[in-house]
Amino acid sequence: MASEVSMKIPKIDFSSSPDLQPGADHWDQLRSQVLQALKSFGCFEAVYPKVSQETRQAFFSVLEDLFSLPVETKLLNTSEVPTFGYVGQYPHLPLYESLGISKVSLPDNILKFSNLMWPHGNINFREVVSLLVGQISDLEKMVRRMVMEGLGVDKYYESNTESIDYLLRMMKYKGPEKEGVREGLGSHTDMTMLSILFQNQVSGLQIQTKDGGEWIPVEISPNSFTVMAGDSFLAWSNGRVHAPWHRVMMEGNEARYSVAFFALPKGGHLVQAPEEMVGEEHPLLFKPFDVIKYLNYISSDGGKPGKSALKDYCGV
Ligand SMILES: O=C(O)CCC(=O)C(=O)O
Ligand SMILES: [Fe+2]
Repeated sequence: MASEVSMKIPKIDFSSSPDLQPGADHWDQLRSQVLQALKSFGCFEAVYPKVSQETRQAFFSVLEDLFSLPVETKLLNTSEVPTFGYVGQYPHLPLYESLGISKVSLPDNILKFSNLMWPHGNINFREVVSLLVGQISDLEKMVRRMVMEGLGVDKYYESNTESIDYLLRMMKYKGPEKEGVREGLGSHTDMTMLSILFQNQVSGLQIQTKDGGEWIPVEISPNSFTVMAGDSFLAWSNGRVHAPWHRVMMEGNEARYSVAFFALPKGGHLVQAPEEMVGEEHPLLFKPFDVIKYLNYISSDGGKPGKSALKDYCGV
């Protein structure tokens, strides 16, 4: 029977030191919390007020405008990987729509996207996205550096950073407007090193425990982000970091807007566990793989990634 008190994902507070540098007072303490959380849950709630409430609100209000655009306009947003562009109007996912901006750290790509969506561009959109991308990528870098340090392989941090592109995915889930709970997005793991997520006031994200026994609803505070590890970090750490299964379940009438900031290895780069991560007690789990090739393989297969898709693709 499910327990009465529902479980929570770990909560880690970065508010006293949002610009924390290695070696600073709180660094080591937070580093061990981060590593522990990503090993046992694959995710945690990060209290990170460096991104202000005003910025978040400005972003969610511009997202309402964005998703109100005609479908023909949203379809103009195409991409190298089909699911990085516009996704929506799927009969099996009737509540879900998303729009992505690849390599979002390049201001030119935000500009191109905003010119594609709005005939006269949208300076407000561009400003708020650039601000968010800067602030959230600081959090992503800090967390990834802490994990690598905690594993004793931070000498790879800089080169790993160079091998990553950031993808911004903006999502809208319609309320089902029917009795009961409906699937907004099916269960999956992310292909990222790390994913950083946040939402408007409507929740719906659920994370499965590592033993597969329970779905934990993610109820995070308005200053928080959900930080989650993906399959690339799992493979890179040779299984030390857990990449959790997660899904979105929707209820009621209200639409849910959410944002995912994905740290994703670049196309052409092979994700590979460093030699220090492999040994007698830790035999190599995955052969080196190119994430973009893998994602294209999954999309061309037309199916959803199965429980062992990455293992089938490049498992040792
Ligand atoms: O909407 C959310 O909170 C989660 C979205 C998600 O899991 C994804 O885009 O990979
Ligand atoms: Fe996801």
